[in-house]
Amino acid sequence: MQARTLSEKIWEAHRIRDVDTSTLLYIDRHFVFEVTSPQAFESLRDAGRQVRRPDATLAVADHNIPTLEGRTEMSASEDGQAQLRLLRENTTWAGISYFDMNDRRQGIVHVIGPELGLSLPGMTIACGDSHTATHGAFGSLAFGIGTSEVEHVLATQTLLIERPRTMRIIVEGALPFGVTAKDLILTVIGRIGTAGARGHILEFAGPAIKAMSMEARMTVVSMSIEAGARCGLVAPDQTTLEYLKDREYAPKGSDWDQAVAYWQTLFSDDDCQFDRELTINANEVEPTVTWGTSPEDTLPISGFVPDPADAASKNGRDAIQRSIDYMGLRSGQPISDLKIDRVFIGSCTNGRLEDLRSAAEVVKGRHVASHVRALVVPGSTAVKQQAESEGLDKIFLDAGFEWRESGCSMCVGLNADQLGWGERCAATSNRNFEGRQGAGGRTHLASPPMAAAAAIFGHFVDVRVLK
Ligand SMILES: CC(C)[C@H](C(=O)O)[C@@H](O)C(=O)O
Ligand code: SF4
Repeated sequence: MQARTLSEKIWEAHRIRDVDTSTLLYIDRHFVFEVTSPQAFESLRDAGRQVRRPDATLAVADHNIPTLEGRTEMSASEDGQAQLRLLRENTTWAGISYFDMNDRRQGIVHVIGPELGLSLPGMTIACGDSHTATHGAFGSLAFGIGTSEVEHVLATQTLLIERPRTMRIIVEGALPFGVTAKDLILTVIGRIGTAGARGHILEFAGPAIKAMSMEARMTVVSMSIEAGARCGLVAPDQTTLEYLKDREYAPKGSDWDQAVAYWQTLFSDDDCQFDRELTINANEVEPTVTWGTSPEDTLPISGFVPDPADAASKNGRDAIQRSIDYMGLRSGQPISDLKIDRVFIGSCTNGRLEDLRSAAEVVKGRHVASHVRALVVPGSTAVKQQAESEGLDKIFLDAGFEWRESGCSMCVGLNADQLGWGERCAATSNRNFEGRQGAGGRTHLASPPMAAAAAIFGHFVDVRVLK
């Protein structure tokens, strides 16, 4: 048989038929949440249709829920309340399992899918959210879709999708001490740009990826979307199996054995062809932060705010100037000099247990700078509980951090957790667009240890000199 890439194997296994340049794919798992589903359910009902496979669909409240203790639907914003009520009503109508904000299985959809063993190798997964790619860390094809496609998946359990091209990034070497998966993916995006993987399924491979935990792989893959990729993935291996074994919804007994036998066929064949390939050396990656308003605006911690004059084109000069103005910076300023007002540790990119552990390691025995307000928002209720059982909450609280209930929170500011106008935030999330964390807010993306260190010192510091 012809050599195939991992994504081609999964694609073929789910292909119902080709329609021009697109393919109708069967979808194994569909996740829905409050923001992008109300309209989809409404038009479904208007058309007199049912949900095709409620058993393969799962709903969770995550984006706009409050994060203060004792939260209820009524404590969400007005829009939030309506969306949460609709999600509750729609899932009851359709017979879909719904994890509401106080369910023990609740969390950011891209945290709980993997955590509960709902996102498995070889699957096709869809969700009305761009960071759905995250689930690809398990060797699945996970598509972020729009609301009209949510309706299509609800109605048919299929997705009509343009056949993407394939790209592979091989990460050679090993991440140096103090450098994380977040620094790697920020460096990749800094190098290839936010359009660097546009229209491609992006596979990450190589020794540095193999050496990563599942949580670190999820960090990398979640941000493949910021490089423009249609989705991202990593071939399943022993690390994947160990993570999934005995998870609540993972297959058990002989089903597990059968699944593992199939999963072991899921890799890119030796002599397969990718449309594009790129090699990155992990040894060269440094702690990295963003300075501007696009995830490609990255700098090593030793870097300086760029000068528009150095850009090759007028568009480039204008873009840098605009970012500098919005972010309140000066060209040539050391990135480590910026005064940080707020710190956000959380999100589907960096809100997992290992992220909280690595931040707590930096925070332990230290105190948040007096002018900084810092927030930790665990990616799921299970992450929160596990962190508490390890005493991480105490480390953060003793240091002056706020310790919240799980949700998307200040990653996107759809609830009350927002930056004030002009406030500068070190955030472990994935997007630094203008106003992303609240109108006029200024976001610098960083790893959990780097964000934690920024909270302590009130400006960015190189975590490597702290340890
Ligand atoms: C609200 C939702 C549709 C959005 C997305 O699609 O990604 C959000 O999760 C984000 O990260 O910007
Ligand atoms: S944590 Fe942020 S990036 Fe992830 S799904 Fe929520 S809003 Fe989107």
